[in-house]
Amino acid sequence: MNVTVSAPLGGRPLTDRTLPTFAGRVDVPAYDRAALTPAVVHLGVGGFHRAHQAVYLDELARQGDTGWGEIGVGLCSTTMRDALIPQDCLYTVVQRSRHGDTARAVGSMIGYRYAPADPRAVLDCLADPRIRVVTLTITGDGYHLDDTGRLRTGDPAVRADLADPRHPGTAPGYLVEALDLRRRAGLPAFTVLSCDNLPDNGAATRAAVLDLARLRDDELAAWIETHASFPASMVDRITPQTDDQARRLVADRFGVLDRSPVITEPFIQWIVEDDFCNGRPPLERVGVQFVPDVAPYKLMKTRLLNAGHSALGYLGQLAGGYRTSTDAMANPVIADYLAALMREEIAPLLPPAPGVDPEAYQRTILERFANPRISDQLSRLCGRGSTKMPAYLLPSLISARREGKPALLLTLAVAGWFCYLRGYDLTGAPIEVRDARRDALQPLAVAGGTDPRPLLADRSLFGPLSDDDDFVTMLEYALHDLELYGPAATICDYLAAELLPGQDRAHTTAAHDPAWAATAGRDPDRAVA
Ligand SMILES: NC(=O)c1ccc[n+]([C@@H]2O[C@H](COP(=O)([O-])OP(=O)(O)OC[C@H]3O[C@@H](n4cnc5c(N)ncnc54)[C@H](O)[C@@H]3O)[C@@H](O)[C@H]2O)c1
Ligand SMILES: O=P(O)(O)OC[C@@H](O)[C@@H](O)[C@H](O)[C@H](O)CO
Repeated sequence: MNVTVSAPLGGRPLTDRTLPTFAGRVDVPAYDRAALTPAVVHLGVGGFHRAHQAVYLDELARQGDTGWGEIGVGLCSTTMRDALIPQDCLYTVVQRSRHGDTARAVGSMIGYRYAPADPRAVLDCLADPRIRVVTLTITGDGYHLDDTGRLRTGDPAVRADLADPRHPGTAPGYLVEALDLRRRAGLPAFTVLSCDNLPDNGAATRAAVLDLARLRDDELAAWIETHASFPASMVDRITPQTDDQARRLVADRFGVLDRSPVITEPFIQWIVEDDFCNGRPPLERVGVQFVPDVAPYKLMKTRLLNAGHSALGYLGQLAGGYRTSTDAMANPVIADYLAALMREEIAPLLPPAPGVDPEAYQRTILERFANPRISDQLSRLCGRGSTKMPAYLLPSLISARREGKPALLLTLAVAGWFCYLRGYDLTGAPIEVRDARRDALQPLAVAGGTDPRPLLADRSLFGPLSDDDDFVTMLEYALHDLELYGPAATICDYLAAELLPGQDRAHTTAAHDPAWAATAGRDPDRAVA
């Protein structure tokens, strides 16, 4: 993240000393930060953690509970260290809605450590008896799991952690070593609470930690299994990446010179499985929902919102070269596509989530995507597709195909992803492909062109879709249509085909092809020239 700006910003730096001077413009914490007890360690401090879990803890402290201060830890990048340490770990969260902006200074983070510089200090912190909960936002890539949900034992980072457990590099490496230190010291374990968007983040965290522990020592693994807990959680708050525009907004509007403010939306939700081994913050007082089973909520959120976001990212970037979700959603074709994608193809596959009205939930998602005050970067939504598509979107496609449905709109989203992976858009303009597997996937996407087979051959990504001939044909048509007719016309046509099943698409080659029509369950004789 680049923190330089072209012109000097107004305002004054945010620190403990200057904090009271912002009162009136910014909602500042009135509690004594020095009195907060460190009880939570967070691994992977990024924008989302600071807009979500840290805000809940800040709210708890504002209500008088000073028992849940947190220590932030960075495992990969120095950006947060460089931003937060000079600010005494304070930062600004700006909530933007159609009705205006409000700013809040968050005080719940009372320390920050950059792990690669001093792994021992991080391990000591995790082994501190006052620490009772470790939360994570390390992205799906940080778990080092394969497509079957097991630790990738051949992964060089995992091997390095096994070779030198006292100097870990990965999140599972830190957790296992810290839990071993606690076991040896006769201390209770801690709860590991994943706040990443993985489909079953509790099970994923448990698998990553226990698989690594078993490779080290069966007794340690058994102790962790008995004493630690790994609750699942569903987290939700759209939080764009911090950029220079955000820094300028906070300086100009609120007079705060903040190296890394966070811009976010008013919506916030956290649903947590109530399974804590060493006490927990009373977060129900500040709006967190504790439930016995998070799965239906999680499924609903990842399949509708996150898959919708991926589709919006890929097709929005292709159609008209939009850069933000707001701009893309202002195009009615894209907004209608997303509404139909959720309503017609994804929602019917989902089990009910207790207390949730599915239609209202989808409506809210569409409104949130279109929030004109949040310029969420499509590049953020498109990134890490090889982790996100198999987690968010492809499961719906697999279920739909199992039920014999053509799932045209889901297929179109996959075609958008394939185009993105090529590294250039339909006009030939370059696209920066952000994906840990870019070097492997990009050549396959380029070599394939409108033939999806080279990419589809990767069964670790596509599972049964790789062998689904009808799906392969549909995807090939979708890639072809995007190139020949352009994204907007293709989206319109596919929407018409989905919403008006008796009416064939107006002008795609696919509509004239009997094989396509048979695959899509439509009558080739009705194709319109
Ligand atoms: N931004 C949102 O709208 C939002 C909302 C809900 C959930 N989330 C989830 O929160 C997580 C973080 O997202 P963010 O928006 O804060 O992104 P971010 O880029 O601001 O932060 C990501 C953090 O994860 C760390 N990280 C990245 N790869 C890692 C790895 N392999 N091992 C350890 N740490 C790693 C980074 O250093 C950084 O601290 C993601 O899993 C995301 O799905 C984000
Ligand atoms: O965070 P990712 O990259 O897995 O997914 C991108 C977005 O869909 C996601 O960050 C949402 O904004 C978020 O899940 C909303 O709560």
